[in-house]
Amino acid sequence: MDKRLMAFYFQDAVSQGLMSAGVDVLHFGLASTPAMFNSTLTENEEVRCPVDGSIMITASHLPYNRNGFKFFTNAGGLGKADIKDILERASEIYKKFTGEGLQKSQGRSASVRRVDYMAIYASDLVQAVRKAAGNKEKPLEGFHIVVDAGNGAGGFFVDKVLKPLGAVTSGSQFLEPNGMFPNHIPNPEDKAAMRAITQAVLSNKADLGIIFDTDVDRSAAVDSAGRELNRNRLIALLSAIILEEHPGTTIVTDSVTSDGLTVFIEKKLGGKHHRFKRGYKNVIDEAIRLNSIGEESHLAIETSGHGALKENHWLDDGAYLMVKLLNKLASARASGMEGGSKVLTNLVDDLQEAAVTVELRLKIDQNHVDLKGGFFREYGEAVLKHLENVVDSDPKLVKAPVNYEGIRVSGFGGWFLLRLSLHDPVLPLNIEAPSHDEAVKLALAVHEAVREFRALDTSSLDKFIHRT
Ligand SMILES: O=P(O)(O)OC[C@H]1O[C@H](O)[C@H](O)[C@@H](O)[C@@H]1O
Repeated sequence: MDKRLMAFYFQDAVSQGLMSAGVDVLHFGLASTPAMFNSTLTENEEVRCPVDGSIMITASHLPYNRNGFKFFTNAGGLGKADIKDILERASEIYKKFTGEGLQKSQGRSASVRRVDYMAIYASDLVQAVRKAAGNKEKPLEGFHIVVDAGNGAGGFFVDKVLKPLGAVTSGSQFLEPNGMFPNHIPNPEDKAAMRAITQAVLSNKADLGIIFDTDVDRSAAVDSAGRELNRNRLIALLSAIILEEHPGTTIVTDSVTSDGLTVFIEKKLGGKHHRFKRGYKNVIDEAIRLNSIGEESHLAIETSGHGALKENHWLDDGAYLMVKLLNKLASARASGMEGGSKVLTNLVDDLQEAAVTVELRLKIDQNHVDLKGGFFREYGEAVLKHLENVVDSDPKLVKAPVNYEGIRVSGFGGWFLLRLSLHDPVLPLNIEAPSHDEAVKLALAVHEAVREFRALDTSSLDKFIHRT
């Protein structure tokens, strides 16, 4: 679990439920989501691993007053259909629940035991870096690396990973778990969070900064010059590393990645960019599917900072992504190269980046009369269909020939993507363009097409268009 306010309460409730069904329970305490999944794979009899299943209690980067569960078996995280099934069963059990039943179930014999699993998981990460550096004990000696855990579960990375590898970690911040997240939202997609780690790198004159989200399945980095290595840049960097190891492999990404990234992966690195859908589970499942039909893929990664590698059992693991960067630093040092994180920055030098990059999130008012009592998804689909028709009749706009989500369009030297959010009643709009004027032209095209949909709040779009 992470350190949200209700975490212990949920841990107790879940443990009671499991034990009453005769299931033995291990408590890992404060842990990361990837470590929970990892425990379904680790062979270690002493701590009764691999476990049959694991549950992470977290609401990830969402606000402090939310919480939730992520379920894992050795086949990966449970998806929508399984979760629905669990909820239906839970509701059936709840309906039949009686005090007498509770007493009976409490009599069943099952155990609960506290295990420091994070120590096991972290030592695997340490071993991975040592191995990549030719079995050197302290391959990061001489590097100054600062970590920002945003008061989530990622603080272990300093004491249990970086220090044993020899790195100096002074200036690391917000390592203390605090369920109120008092410093910034723990999320590498959050601008304030990225500013905080950038500042920490610059003021400590560190070689590298690392930032995690609350439960450490998302991550990003900052180089010694304060350049953010997140979003498309992080994908480009990991693609460069993975394509050195596996020439020609397919990199699966989410839908909001840039055109520049495709050019970088395909023309510069000689790989294949498969731009799929948003959602880490979607990209991971797609990479697994490609492998199963004979198309080799070693990396599935999102602009959100979620990423999984074939070599790491397709575990969605922000800490492991950072291990890949550390390996690169360590092996460069071992081969006599100086220059700190420059070895990483140099890898993405040729990535073309748009001058203007925006994401606007257009809300659908679920109570608006235009929805006629229907679902926001249907309404959102209708908006997208209409936009598609408008684009088809506009010679200045070209629909992406291959696209798996929403409407992606090129024009005015840039592109836009309008799609339905995975979870919220929102249509996120991403625009990238060579200048503000061109970005506005793309925004206007969208505005023109969607303005008759009165349940759609276009105020952020208006604001963007009328900003001078
Ligand atoms: O569709 P959106 O609202 O942008 O949210 C999409 C995001 O949802 C969750 O946070 C998932 O963990 C991410 O993998 C995904 O990228």
